[in-house]
Amino acid sequence: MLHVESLHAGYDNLRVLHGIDLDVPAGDLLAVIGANGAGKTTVLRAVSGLIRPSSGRVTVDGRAVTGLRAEKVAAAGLAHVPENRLVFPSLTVADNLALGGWTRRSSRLTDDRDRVLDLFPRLRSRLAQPAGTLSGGEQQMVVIGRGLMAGPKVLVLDEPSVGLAPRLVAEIFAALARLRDEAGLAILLVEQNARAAFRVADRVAVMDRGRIATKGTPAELAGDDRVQRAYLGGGYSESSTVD
Ligand SMILES: Nc1ncnc2c1ncn2[C@@H]1O[C@H](COP(=O)(O)OP(=O)(O)OP(=O)(O)O)[C@@H](O)[C@H]1O
Repeated sequence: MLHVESLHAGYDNLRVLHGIDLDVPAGDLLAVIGANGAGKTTVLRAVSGLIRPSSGRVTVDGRAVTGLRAEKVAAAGLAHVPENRLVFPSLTVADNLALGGWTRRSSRLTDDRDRVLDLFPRLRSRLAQPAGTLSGGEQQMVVIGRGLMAGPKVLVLDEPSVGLAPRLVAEIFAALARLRDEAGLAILLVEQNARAAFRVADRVAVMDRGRIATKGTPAELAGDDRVQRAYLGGGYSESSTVD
């Protein structure tokens, strides 16, 4: 569903990505982890059209979107949830969600919103509340919900867990698992919280200085001593429950 091949990108004279290859089929969640500055956010920006790749290829549902502007990539079926959790603070939760569906036929909006509220039930009682008064976790739910209102096939998220309590991280990641399993979305998740990412991901890619250093299933990578030490703090196993 999302296919990225030999992607090179950067900023002005700074070359950040040196040939990234990723594939995310429908109904699959790929987590990208890596040190600060490895280029994780840059991958998402280059995929979603916020920056223009210098070379490589990106397709969404078989359509080439390489180098297209973000609106065009969104129209091809990709929703990007950036890391800064930006809601429109003075607009209500309902209006924030509606803005995500502005390109959709109005007859679908009610159904789309119901699906978002089913996924994040705590937003239901807060529909009339200004989004700026929500907790950080609730704002993250609004931003993800806004992305979903466009009816995407591919969802890319940049560090949705930052600054959230473990219980909220679990709630948000459970919602991502449902979107993958029930709606069949292809999900590309950039995460600092490697332990949480390992628990939800089907596959994990580890980035290092603009390249994919290694990738595999969480079980495979958890068996790699370097990955355990650098990203999982040691002692991680699939049955670990503590963040
Ligand atoms: N707008 C920008 N202009 C110039 N350089 C940038 C810009 N954004 C990021 N960079 C640089 O690109 C490199 C990769 O940054 P990026 O944000 O992709 O890394 P990251 O892996 O997401 O890091 P983090 O985990 O800290 O968010 C860094 O060296 C960063 O300083």
